[in-house]
Amino acid sequence: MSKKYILALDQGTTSSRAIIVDEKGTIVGMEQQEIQQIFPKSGWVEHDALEILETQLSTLKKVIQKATISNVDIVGLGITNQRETTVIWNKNTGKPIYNAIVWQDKRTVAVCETLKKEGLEKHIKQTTGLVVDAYFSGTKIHWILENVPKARKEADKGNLLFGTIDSWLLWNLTDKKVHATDYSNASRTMLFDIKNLCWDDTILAALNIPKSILPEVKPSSFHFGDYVLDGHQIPIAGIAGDQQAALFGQACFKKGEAKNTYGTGCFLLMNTGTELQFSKNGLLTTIAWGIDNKVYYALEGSVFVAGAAIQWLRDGLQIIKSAEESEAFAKEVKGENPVIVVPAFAGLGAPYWDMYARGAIFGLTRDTGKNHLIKATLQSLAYQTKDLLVAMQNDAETPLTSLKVDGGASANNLLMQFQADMLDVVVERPKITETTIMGAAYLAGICVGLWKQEEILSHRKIEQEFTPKYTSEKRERLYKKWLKALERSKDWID
Ligand SMILES: Nc1ncnc2c1ncn2[C@@H]1O[C@H](COP(=O)(O)OP(=O)(O)O)[C@@H](O)[C@H]1O
Ligand SMILES: O=P(O)(O)OC[C@H](O)CO
Repeated sequence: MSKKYILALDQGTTSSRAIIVDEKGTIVGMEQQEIQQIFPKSGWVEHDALEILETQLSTLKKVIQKATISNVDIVGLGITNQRETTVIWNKNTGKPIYNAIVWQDKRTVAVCETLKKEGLEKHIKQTTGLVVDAYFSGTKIHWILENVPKARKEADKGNLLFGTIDSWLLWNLTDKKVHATDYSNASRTMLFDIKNLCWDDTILAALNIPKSILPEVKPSSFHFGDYVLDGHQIPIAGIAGDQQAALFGQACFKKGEAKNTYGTGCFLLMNTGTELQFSKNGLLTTIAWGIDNKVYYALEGSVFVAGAAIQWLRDGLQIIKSAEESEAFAKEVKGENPVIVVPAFAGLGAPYWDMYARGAIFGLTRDTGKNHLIKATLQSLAYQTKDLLVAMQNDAETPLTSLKVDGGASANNLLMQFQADMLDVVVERPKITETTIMGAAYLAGICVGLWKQEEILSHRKIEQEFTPKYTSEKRERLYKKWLKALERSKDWID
């Protein structure tokens, strides 16, 4: 009997990836292609939606070719994606009418202020679980419709479609042009009622967004449509936003289980079960996934700049040649680091939500060198995560005893040890840190009957545990310094 495989795609902020997973949950092939970052103005971040599609299709084809498997053995396809990033395209031509506006883009700050002035903050929080911020798709859609020539007219004629990256890929991959998304992605638009599972008319009216452009919303483990490859139909059977997919991939199936992903940004998510729970401490409430006719929720802390700060050391300051190198330089600083870097390059996300904060460096003296700066930048990832965990512990009923980690920067041992020291919890790094794309593979595999959800727990293996070593006096002293620095970076630009 021939083997069965799942194909999964991860369209991330910096790259498009594709993997093939076998029945045992082993990755047997992986392809990755970087995508171009476009910065047309200060605070603006865009991607070319056609490049996203091309790189994703090319990784998909290459991974199948290299794994030397037959298309007919691929029984399902899962998609995960950078969330909130907004594409609007013309359904007749299939062409985007503007570049994709990326989640990090801050051009819609003024629209957010208007929503607040109109008194919509409370309604938005209670309906969507989110805070009013330029981060989410809603104000980005509004911007495109208001600013791209003829966009409003075309939308009124019913010619335009909106999608987060999953919907853009799904529409293009399916012959029947399926226009849909899943609950986890919809919950990041700031337009979706996460309790009643429908688009919210009040917010749509406030942002002047016609319902006709929005996708249908489905569970995350669901047969969305088929991708036809050389005559063979592959069911697209799983879709989830990347952070929720990572929560699934880390098998955080029980209430109270949490993971932190160290990628471009940093995203701490805790499964809160099937009951809606709102944060009193600046975290977001979001949909984790929809499966088996149930919707699961999560509390989320989102930090905008994490691994991106390491990229800044590499590409901006050019004081390291690769992200990996940061560890060796940081190790050269013996003892406590007097320098603190607050990488609020795009304002501050959770739990502060300050769109006006900007990056800052503190504690410089005549003998400060590049190693101090590198170590401080790495440490800023751990401090920002501590801010999230403090907020989450204050919201949650049960304290967290361990943290599951993944994402590019989780490979950094110095950072992981400092993280355990600062949090005073054990940090658990799994063998497979590709949990995001595995989450998408699992959602698809479960839908097509290849796996049962419980089986996934046995796929997960720990590679290394980092145990806290600091005294509480040291931990508190360092954290206090961080909070002092943070305060001074807030409310910086006008
Ligand atoms: N060894 C490392 N130490 C610190 N940061 C790292 C290391 N390896 C990768 N990174 C950072 O991790 C990020 C890439 O992680 P990844 O999970 O691929 O991100 P994304 O999914 O957001 O594209 C980059 O921003 C990079 O700077
Ligand atoms: O593509 P990533 O991994 O940086 O994730 C981006 C997040 O989904 C933004 O909310």
